[in-house]
Amino acid sequence: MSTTALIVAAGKGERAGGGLPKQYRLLGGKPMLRRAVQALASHPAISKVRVVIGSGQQALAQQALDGIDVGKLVEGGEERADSVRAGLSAIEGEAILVHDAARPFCPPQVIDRLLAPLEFFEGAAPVLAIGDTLARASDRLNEPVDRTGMVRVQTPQAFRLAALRSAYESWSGATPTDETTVARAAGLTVAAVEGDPALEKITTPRDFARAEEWLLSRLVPRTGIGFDVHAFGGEGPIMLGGVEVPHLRGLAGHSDADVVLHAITDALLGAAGLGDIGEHFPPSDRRWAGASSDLFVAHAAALVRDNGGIIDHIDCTIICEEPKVGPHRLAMRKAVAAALGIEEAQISIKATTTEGLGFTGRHEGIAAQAVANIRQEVSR
Ligand SMILES: Nc1ccn([C@@H]2O[C@H](COP(=O)(O)OP(=O)(O)OP(=O)(O)O)[C@@H](O)[C@H]2O)c(=O)n1
Ligand SMILES: C[C@](O)(CO)[C@H](O)COP(=O)(O)O
Repeated sequence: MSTTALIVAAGKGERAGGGLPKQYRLLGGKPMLRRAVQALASHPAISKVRVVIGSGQQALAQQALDGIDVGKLVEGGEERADSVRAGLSAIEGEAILVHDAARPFCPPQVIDRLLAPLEFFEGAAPVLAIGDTLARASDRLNEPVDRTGMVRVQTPQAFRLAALRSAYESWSGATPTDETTVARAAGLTVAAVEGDPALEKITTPRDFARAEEWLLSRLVPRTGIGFDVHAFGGEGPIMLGGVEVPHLRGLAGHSDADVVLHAITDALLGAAGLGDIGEHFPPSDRRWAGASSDLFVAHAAALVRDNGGIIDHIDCTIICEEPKVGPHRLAMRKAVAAALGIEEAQISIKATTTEGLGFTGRHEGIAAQAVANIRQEVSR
């Protein structure tokens, strides 16, 4: 069954405060909307993701979704149900998962649980049992509500697309709060599958704080190493750690031949398990001839963050007899920190000679070794 995910992100996020509509605010360094989309897009059963946004949110959405294919953004409406309706008329497929952008952490197992019943049911929704006493209240507590058989209904909610569309067409009640309400009113059968606490909706500032804490608790330390060598060739100056260092001889090779940035790029990619510099920036690709290596290291840092990572520390050793590195160390720390978007205190640059031994000892080139320590979300 071809399944499209429809993410509704056209709300104003008034209860969350914070200026920006909450779906565009960062959670663990990544916009909440991007997290919600990636969680669904990465599931093998989902072939397409479409996103419904609020009027005037085009630029924010494009920025948050940079590099992710979500087709044309759909404009939503005043209420959540209006946004869902707008989305329903813009998508195709046999099955649909309607999901709140405000629920950024969807475990893949929930999607498995939702799609399985669609063979027999017209819809399925994730639910959680209620563990607290329920009561009516104004400024004081009124009568308790029997919680037997009561559940909290989360999203994503899965439906056969044609069935949900016709349910919305026949809906004549007040604004529904979710799709199961519309589906049930149209007589559709909706399976209740086990939800997940990770799917809790982010509604208030406190929810943001809790989500940040939860993300931090899921980070595990990872280490990557990088090594690079470039031979002397041609005339100087040379680029080392993003700094132009005056030298009679230049360095030959890939891009601007900055061994320091190349080693750091590889260390970051290694820590995140994302291949190496040659894979991302092949030397055979003429676009990188003479390119500034800032580009590579910044790309690696962006990939680490996009995979839910935080860069903790970089340590790099430059191995050469010439030029003298000492006078440029601080400038290199500053340049590397700026390229990675972290503090200078998180960068260490050291240098050593090989006491005249080997190719560096023979003044044939420069080598650099780097170690990157990051913390990354466990599920990746
Ligand atoms: N007109 C609307 C209202 C809400 N939503 C989306 O529906 C989801 C659940 O809504 P809610 O948490 O209530 O978000 P907001 O409406 O943005 O929040 P608030 O009520 O605090 O303004 C969110 O992903 C929200 O962006 C939508 O697409 N269109
Ligand atoms: C769709 C929903 O998230 C299911 O629990 C919920 O009904 C949305 O309610 P809201 O008032 O629009 O936040």
